[in-house]
Amino acid sequence: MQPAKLKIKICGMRDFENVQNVLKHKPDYMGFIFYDKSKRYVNEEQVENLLKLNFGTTKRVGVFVNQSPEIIIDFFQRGYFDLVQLHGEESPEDILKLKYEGIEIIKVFSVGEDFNPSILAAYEPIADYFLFDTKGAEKGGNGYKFDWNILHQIDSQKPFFLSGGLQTSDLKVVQNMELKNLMGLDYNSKIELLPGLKDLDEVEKILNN
Ligand SMILES: O=C(O)c1ccccc1NCC(=O)[C@H](O)[C@H](O)COP(=O)(O)O
Repeated sequence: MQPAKLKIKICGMRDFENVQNVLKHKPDYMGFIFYDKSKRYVNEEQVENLLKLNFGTTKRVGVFVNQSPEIIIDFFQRGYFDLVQLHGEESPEDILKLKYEGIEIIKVFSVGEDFNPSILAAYEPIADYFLFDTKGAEKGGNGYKFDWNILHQIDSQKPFFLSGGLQTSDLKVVQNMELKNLMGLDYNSKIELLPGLKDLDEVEKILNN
């Protein structure tokens, strides 16, 4: 059987023209960071402006870090994104509040030396997808990889995104690893010219593969 095509997420976007140009390559997902301590923070004015664009088949992911469910729901109802990525220590209870509003959830786990896969069990019934990122000094966008072999040991049925320092050239390596339930790859700082500004040559290489 032919393996399913990996979904591609381009994260940390905010510049109107850059978003327009990346959209020409039709990524499956585009991430916007609603976390004001990030170098890639997208403010409300920028988000409102981006509403003018036609995203076509590209789903907009709102990335939040320990934000209150009420604020996330308010932004969702304003049409700021299609699904949410929770990149902090959000509790299953808070995530359920978002599910009740019909919001699709990507729950992130930051993987370091101390990663304990038993944390996944509480989120398995409520998240739609998992995303495994590298644990580092920043909440996200650290720009380096974790040891992907740990993913072979995970006992979860959840489709997941792989993230953390991904470069264009990593696609083949990842495919050869045959990671069960891997649904997509998330690219960010390694394909940037500046924080929040993606290199269109790199985007083209990723999405034309
Ligand atoms: O990118 C950020 O600045 C960021 C800050 C705080 C929370 C999440 C953030 N990014 C979310 C992502 O999904 C990134 O793509 C992911 O962390 C991987 O980034 P990178 O290591 O730069 O490839």
